[in-house]
Amino acid sequence: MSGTCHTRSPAFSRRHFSVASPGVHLGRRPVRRAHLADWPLVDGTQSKRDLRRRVLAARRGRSERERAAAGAKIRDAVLALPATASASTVAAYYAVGSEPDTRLLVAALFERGHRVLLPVFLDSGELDWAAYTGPESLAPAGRGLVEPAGPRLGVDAVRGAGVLVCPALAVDPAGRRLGRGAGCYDRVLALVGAQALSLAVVYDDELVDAVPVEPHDRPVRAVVTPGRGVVWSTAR
Ligand SMILES: Nc1nc2c(c(=O)[nH]1)N(C=O)[C@@H](CNc1ccc(C(=O)N[C@@H](CCC(=O)O)C(=O)O)cc1)CN2
Ligand SMILES: Nc1ncnc2c1ncn2[C@@H]1O[C@H](COP(=O)(O)OP(=O)(O)OP(=O)(O)O)[C@@H](O)[C@H]1O
Repeated sequence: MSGTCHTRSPAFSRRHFSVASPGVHLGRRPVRRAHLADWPLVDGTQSKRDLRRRVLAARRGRSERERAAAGAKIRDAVLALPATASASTVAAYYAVGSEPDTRLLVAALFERGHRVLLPVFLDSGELDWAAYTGPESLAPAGRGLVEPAGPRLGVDAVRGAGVLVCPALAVDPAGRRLGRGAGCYDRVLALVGAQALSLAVVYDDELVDAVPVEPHDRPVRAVVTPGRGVVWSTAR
């Protein structure tokens, strides 16, 4: 977990990724929109900032239909995990904009009886936590976020979660994740340690060969993508 260069894992070579290369046709339909894979393969020398920009640009090209379909797949994959079934508390996030959709997952977890914690972004860069208790427990917050409006449970409340569902812009096979750049989830992952099953949710083509890392970065134990379901970290 130090340095910025990583060799590629043969087990996760590009042919395993359900992405289209430039000029490649999926079935009989030409691939039209700009895609993450239209750029050179991501490697460890690329800066986090460049990678964030590329991922966000690709996300802007995704349709509502793709997002809705992804949300259902993500929900099903996380709900089917034995670790989720046995977790009384699950910490998740409430997706906004073009993020891989976790809204169906949040609702389904709550309906199945789990205690669901969602983050509240603090100016310090830390995350506080509050419970999701149905759609009426949410309110628009700053920075385009939707957050739980109920009682704040404190930064440490996440330590009680058996499963931690993290947002990410990119993840690699060893679980190294790129976030929005505030370090929020590096802090949370450091706080929860190995006691929670940490999952990063990304679109299929955001599971890349290598994510640039810095010493403070904390890996996740698995990745969830709409097309591949749960992919366990090679470093687990
Ligand atoms: N849905 C969701 N909730 C989440 C996160 C997330 O990634 N997704 N977070 C993950 O850490 C935390 C919030 N982290 C954030 C980190 C940085 C910025 C930020 O810099 N916002 C820019 C605007 C960028 C934009 O519009 O995309 C700003 O405020 O200027 C916002 C939230 C907690 N809640
Ligand atoms: N455990 C920590 N305690 C305090 N600050 C931290 C910690 N981890 C990371 N940071 C700070 O957060 C900054 C941003 O980190 P980084 O760019 O890796 O964020 P990220 O992983 O992309 O975002 P996030 O974790 O919010 O999803 C770092 O420069 C660092 O100063």
